Amino acid sequence: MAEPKSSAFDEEMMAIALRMAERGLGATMPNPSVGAVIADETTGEILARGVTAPGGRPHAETQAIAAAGDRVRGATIYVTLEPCSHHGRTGPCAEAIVAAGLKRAVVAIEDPDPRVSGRGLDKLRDAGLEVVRGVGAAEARRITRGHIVRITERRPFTTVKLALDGSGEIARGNGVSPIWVTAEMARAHGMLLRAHYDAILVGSATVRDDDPELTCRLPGLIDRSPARIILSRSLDIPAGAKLVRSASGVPTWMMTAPDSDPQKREQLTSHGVEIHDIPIVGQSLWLPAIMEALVGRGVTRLLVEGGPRIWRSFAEASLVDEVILYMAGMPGDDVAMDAIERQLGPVALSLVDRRTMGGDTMWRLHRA
Ligand SMILES: NC(=O)C1=CN([C@@H]2O[C@H](COP(=O)(O)OP(=O)(O)OC[C@H]3O[C@@H](n4cnc5c(N)ncnc54)[C@H](OP(=O)(O)O)[C@@H]3O)[C@@H](O)[C@H]2O)C=CC1
Ligand SMILES: Nc1c(N[C@@H]2O[C@H](COP(=O)(O)O)[C@@H](O)[C@H]2O)[nH]c(=O)[nH]c1=O
Ligand SMILES: [Zn+2]
Repeated sequence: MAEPKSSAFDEEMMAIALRMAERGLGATMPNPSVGAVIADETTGEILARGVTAPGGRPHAETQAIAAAGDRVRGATIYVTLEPCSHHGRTGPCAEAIVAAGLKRAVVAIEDPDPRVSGRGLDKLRDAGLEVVRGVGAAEARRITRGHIVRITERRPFTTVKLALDGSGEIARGNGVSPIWVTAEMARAHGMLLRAHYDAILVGSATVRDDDPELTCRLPGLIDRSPARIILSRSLDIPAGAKLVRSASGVPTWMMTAPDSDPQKREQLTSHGVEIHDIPIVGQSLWLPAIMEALVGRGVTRLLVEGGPRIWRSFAEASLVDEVILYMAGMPGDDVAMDAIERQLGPVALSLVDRRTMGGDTMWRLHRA
């Protein structure tokens, strides 16, 4: 049977659901951020909206249904990801949609989670709803990428962020703080970026040189700070490092060798740092094991802030999905691409965005 058609109104409603899902990125791990809109197609009225709650529950659909009240009967629901069909901590959304009396469901993409994977749509069709798939699919795939790669590749979606001076180099931190190469606007943008990730990762040398906080210190966004991950075989990290001292407030995970100093481990644990043992392969902590540990903790989106040794390791392991480069001044694209290649080594990337930020420039590139 041919699939029912979508309309321009469907596209418009799905665009709203997608924007809502995007705003929730970084707040819903281990779940994807999903947006839902319930609308009356005959009047063109939006009856309710919902987005996955912080922490991943309740789901978008059940919240939208509750908010729509009695008018939900006979209406259409727009969802960025196939409604779930499995019994988790709450009942399946597909059943809630049927029970609420919705007549039509427009869904952007199917959920690759093997517990769902088409069964949510089947439940809706079996109950007599008209189901339309594929509206806004490309954008939904982009927004849901973290969930998709976590399920299908057992790793988080990974963005490498670099801040370089006008000649494409880093400035090494002085042991107390970073040396800023970009100005206020680009730095604020970089901090906002953190809010959309579940976790942020740095190497031990960055902790020693920069003593970073790695939080989202923008007005109203401190609670959106991601978990912080440090890679250090030997735990050669100053006991007074800000990341360690603040570990009871913001989750902080140390990836280290199984035989690292027991006393140092004890000290870190007493501050609230969570220790993960990672095998050593070729002198370094083995990135696939780190990916597995992150997947186990529910991480769907990872921001790799550095430094250069870490960037290069991720590139060599083909773990870079996206690069965000901030560079001082307004150099051309060719200068930016050369700088990325010098820092990361050869990576196949395609340019998706370039923006001027005050006196600096930002580029966004995706895995080609
Ligand atoms: N401009 C920018 O965007 C940024 C600049 N920086 C700057 O970069 C400098 C630090 O960079 P860099 O010296 O390259 O060091 P990194 O910060 O990249 O840390 C590298 C260290 O991490 C540990 N490590 C463990 N496993 C791995 C692995 N699989 N791959 C790579 N490293 C691993 C190793 O130390 P161990 O022996 O402990 O395991 C290694 O020496 C700082 O001075 C900082 O100021 C930092 C971040 C961003
Ligand atoms: N130097 C540099 C950046 N450096 C990054 O910021 C980290 C410090 O973060 P925080 O302690 O939270 O302020 C530092 O360790 C490194 O990852 N970022 C930028 O946008 N522009 C810059 O010029
Ligand atoms: Zn659900």
